[in-house]
Amino acid sequence: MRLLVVGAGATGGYFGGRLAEHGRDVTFLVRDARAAQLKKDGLQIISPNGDAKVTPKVVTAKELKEPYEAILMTVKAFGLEQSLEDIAPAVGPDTMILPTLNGMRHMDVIAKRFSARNATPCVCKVAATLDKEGRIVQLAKFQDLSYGEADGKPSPRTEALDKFMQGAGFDVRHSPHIMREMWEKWTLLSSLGGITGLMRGNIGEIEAAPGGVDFVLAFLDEVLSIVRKVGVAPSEEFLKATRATLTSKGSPQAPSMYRDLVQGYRIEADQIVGDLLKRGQDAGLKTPLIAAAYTNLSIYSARQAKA
Ligand SMILES: NC(=O)C1=CN([C@@H]2O[C@H](COP(=O)(O)OP(=O)(O)OC[C@H]3O[C@@H](n4cnc5c(N)ncnc54)[C@H](OP(=O)(O)O)[C@@H]3O)[C@@H](O)[C@H]2O)C=CC1
Ligand SMILES: CC(C)(CO)C(=O)C(=O)O
Repeated sequence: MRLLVVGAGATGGYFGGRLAEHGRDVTFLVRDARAAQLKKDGLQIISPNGDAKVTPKVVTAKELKEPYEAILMTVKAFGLEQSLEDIAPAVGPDTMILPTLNGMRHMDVIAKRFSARNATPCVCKVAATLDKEGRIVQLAKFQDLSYGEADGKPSPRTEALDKFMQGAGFDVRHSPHIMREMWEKWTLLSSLGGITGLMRGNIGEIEAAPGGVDFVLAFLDEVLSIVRKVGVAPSEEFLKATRATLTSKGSPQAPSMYRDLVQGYRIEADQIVGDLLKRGQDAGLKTPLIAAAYTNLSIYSARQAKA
């Protein structure tokens, strides 16, 4: 199997880098500046699970000629449309496009540009960022990719993918419940993103503030009201773990969207919070806390676009 990793940023660089480190056939599709940097310095991972440095295979869009079996799509939501145009020569009828993106909208965008068969469900859990030297810095030990066919049944192509992913230095799961897991991930992420974005603090800081825990649990209830109505209901096990994560004393946890916001970067508020809010509104639900978070994040985004 040959894997094309689109983008060598935090998630693409981390998982693609680990796969390359373990001898898998991985090629990174990058733009000119990142291509030059990778050729000069290699791809470097700084991680509590062990540092790594690889010299990856790199291509730019004009060099793509033929389909890959699998594509790990790791651009931010606002780079998705352009990157789908770029990868067109690399997409055949059976190519699995596995997104690390948060939210759900990208699945429709991929299906519309190519086909629903190409849009292969994937859930990515890692906390990573790029430093000033372009190195991938993993911020916590967890590192998990799950994938599967949307109907939950293993197929020859997902079996082959699983064989390719196993044993490459991170946790993987060929999941029979991948659609539920995608909705669970969005439940967690939209809550984390909305809560930390609106309150401008990490989970521990919000938990310690007066009214913090009540706010967090009320926000999560709004998210769940939408997910249960328009998506796939989460498992009880997930809910228990999520309530604990979101209210954990002293926890430094914050999502990648909050890290981007604090650093003044563009954020995925539309994909992570706005899209969920809209799906709820379309279903007749009122979710004032999510609406307030989206308004707040949209003000940041408008300022950021002008800057
Ligand atoms: N970071 C994290 O911890 C996690 C992030 N996620 C999600 O994963 C997704 C990706 O996030 P993340 O990896 O952090 O993002 P990054 O910004 O770190 O990386 C995205 C990379 O995509 C590249 N890129 C954009 N457009 C193209 C293109 N057309 N061709 C080639 N490369 C392109 C950018 O390269 P360039 O240098 O050229 O701009 C950039 O390096 C997001 O949806 C995020 O929410 C999910 C779980 C954890
Ligand atoms: C769930 C979490 C927080 C880690 O994977 C994430 O997806 C993010 O930071 O974007």
